[in-house]
Amino acid sequence: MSTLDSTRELFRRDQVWPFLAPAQAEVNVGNQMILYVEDLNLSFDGFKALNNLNLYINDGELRCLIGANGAGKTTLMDVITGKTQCDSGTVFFGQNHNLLNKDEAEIAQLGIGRKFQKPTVFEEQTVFDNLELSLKTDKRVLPTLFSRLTPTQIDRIDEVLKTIGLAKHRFMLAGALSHGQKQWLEIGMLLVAEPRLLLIDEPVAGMTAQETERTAELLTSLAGERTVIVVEHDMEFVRSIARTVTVLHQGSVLAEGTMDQIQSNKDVIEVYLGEEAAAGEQA
Ligand SMILES: Nc1ncnc2c1ncn2[C@@H]1O[C@H](COP(=O)(O)OP(=O)(O)OP(=O)(O)O)[C@@H](O)[C@H]1O
Repeated sequence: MSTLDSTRELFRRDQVWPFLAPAQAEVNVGNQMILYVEDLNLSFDGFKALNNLNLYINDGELRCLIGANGAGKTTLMDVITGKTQCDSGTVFFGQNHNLLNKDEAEIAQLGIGRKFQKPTVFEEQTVFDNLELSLKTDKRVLPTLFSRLTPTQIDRIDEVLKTIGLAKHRFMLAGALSHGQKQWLEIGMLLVAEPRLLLIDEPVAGMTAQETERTAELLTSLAGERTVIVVEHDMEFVRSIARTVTVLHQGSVLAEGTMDQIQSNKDVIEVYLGEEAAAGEQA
């Protein structure tokens, strides 16, 4: 065995020094709830982007968040993931993690993964390499330099490749994938880190009908073991995946329920018809 290989063996932390492997955070979901958002407020120059917002998400749920442009969906995701600080309120991950006193990296480390609308895969790398790069690893210089994938990590990547339907494309450059496949790869890049909660922003924008259908299957399959929150404007897609839909309006929850309940809700109809009328007047 070469010196480099022996040094690599030494740095295979999960086998040699298990205590150095990043600990999986305990999330207390004793009462079935994984995310609590209470009385959340955030103003930008006096404009209330979040206005006494309350949201409760059950562990393993697939929740869809809808709302017109400017309703506060992205701002809410930004606060949950530590990208933006709120003015007041409470955000807890399980009963034991106060997210408001954590930064973005700490929140990600707790097991909250976020996917933005635009795919940001490494186009010059293969599908497999993209997943490898996203594995939860020690970022210190020496372990990174000498680390090599362990059999467990390779199995994990293989499992994710199957889940996202890209097993046959593992050696393909990510840049050569279709738009939909890139979106799935990026979801896979979150999955290798084994998140408890996934926040996914407009996953089907720009997808073909077939890709949209496949994405619906993928997201549905991810829920249960994990919790998934999807922000989406495509109502047909929302109907195809959602059990519970939350409608945001002017920084607050306007309505919550099944898609049928939402579509027959008077307040929702008023807001959406109002938007349509305003758009019609502008046209
Ligand atoms: N950094 C900021 N500075 C000033 N205003 C902001 C900032 N971020 C968001 N806003 C405002 O807060 C409101 C909520 O925006 P947000 O992006 O959360 O809405 P959204 O529901 O995600 O809309 P969309 O569906 O268009 O993405 C909007 O009126 C937006 O202009």
